[in-house]
Amino acid sequence: MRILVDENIPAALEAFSQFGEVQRVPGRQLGEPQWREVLASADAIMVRSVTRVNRELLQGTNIRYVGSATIGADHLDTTFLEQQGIAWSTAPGCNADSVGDFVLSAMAVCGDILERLLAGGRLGVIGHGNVGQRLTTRMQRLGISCLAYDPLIAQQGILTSLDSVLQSDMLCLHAPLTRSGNYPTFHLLSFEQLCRLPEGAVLLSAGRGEVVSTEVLLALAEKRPDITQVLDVWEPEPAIPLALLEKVFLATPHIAGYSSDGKLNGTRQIAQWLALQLNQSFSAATVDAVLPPADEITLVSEAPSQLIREAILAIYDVREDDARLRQALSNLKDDAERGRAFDVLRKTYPLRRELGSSSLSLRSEQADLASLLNALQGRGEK
Ligand SMILES: NC(=O)C1=CN([C@@H]2O[C@H](COP(=O)(O)OP(=O)(O)OC[C@H]3O[C@@H](n4cnc5c(N)ncnc54)[C@H](O)[C@@H]3O)[C@@H](O)[C@H]2O)C=CC1
Ligand SMILES: O=C(O)C(=O)[C@H](O)COP(=O)(O)O
Repeated sequence: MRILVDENIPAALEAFSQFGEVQRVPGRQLGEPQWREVLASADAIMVRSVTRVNRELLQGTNIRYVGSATIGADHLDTTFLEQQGIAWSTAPGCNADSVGDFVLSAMAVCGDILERLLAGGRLGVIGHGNVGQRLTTRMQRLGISCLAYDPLIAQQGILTSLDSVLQSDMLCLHAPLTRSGNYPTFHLLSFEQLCRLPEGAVLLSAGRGEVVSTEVLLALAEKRPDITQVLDVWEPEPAIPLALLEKVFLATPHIAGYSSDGKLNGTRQIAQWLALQLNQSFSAATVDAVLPPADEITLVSEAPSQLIREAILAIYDVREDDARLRQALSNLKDDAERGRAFDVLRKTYPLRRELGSSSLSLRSEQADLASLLNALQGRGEK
């Protein structure tokens, strides 16, 4: 069996050579003519979000299995795949906690939003799937009040209307990109809706860029400069709009889900899925061995908000990703060059362990701080 694997999928050889011959391929370029022959010789293809898997890509090939080491599925034409009897899978939830860490890190550096939330402010989430739910569970355990909008889930608990969620001090977008059905998310939020955010709110977008148009975000920056914008996803990618980059407080190259743990979860999940399809066994041990041990860190803060800030920034400081993106794109006026620079940052992304798998300890064993740390790391009582 011949398996093509995107070069940004870690531990590809360890995972997929258990099933056959593996060839690494550049996901963004796979639709180009020079890859036709390679595609024609393949039985399976393991992609990430940058490869559009549709009729154009697969025609004339014998590919029977399509795995995507991502949560999102908007790059897969699943209707076409199912019509053709091609088995497919994504990796649900694989990097959901990584996105949660991204949100926490942004919370730690966007002015006093962390203190505002801890003092009775509200976190709002649009899209309450794996990312949204794990995030609100962690935040509620920190004592932060949360509301979520997700029209595809029965309204109970913290689920509410879109209008109510728009009253949040920090609004996080974690909806998938959909263009059909009763609740499509393409350009879901209008300028008028976002203008309802409270004074000094934070708007964070880490689902898909197309959920809010660039035009709306630019108009919002103009009309409501008090709103802090944090963008990990863009419309379009990879040649992101410079005019918007200049307006946002934190700008990152679609890496919210790029923890090493999250990426390896993705590899493991699609390898396990392929094994099931082929009726073979799969050993995850070789994949797990790729991850180096987390650093051991002792935290010294004694106040809750300081401890939260210290813990997350010791593990992941989103400002470093923001600085790398601005530096890489500075002076690049050409779209193609900007797109390449964006992709290089993603391809060369540094090792980043998740808060939940990090080895954090407290200098003083105060019970309230210990339970706060457990909550931050998503450990202990739910
Ligand atoms: N920035 C990044 O690096 C990453 C981005 N993502 C994106 O985040 C999205 C969400 O991830 P998960 O929560 O794990 O996916 P999920 O599939 O577990 O949950 C998505 C949720 O969004 C809800 N939803 C659908 N249409 C909606 C609408 N119109 N309004 C509000 N909610 C709606 C669904 O009902 C579902 O509960 C992914 O589809 C992906 O596009 C995921 C991982 C990393
Ligand atoms: O999992 C998802 O969905 C994501 O958005 C990915 O983390 C994005 O990474 P790439 O697939 O574009 O490398």
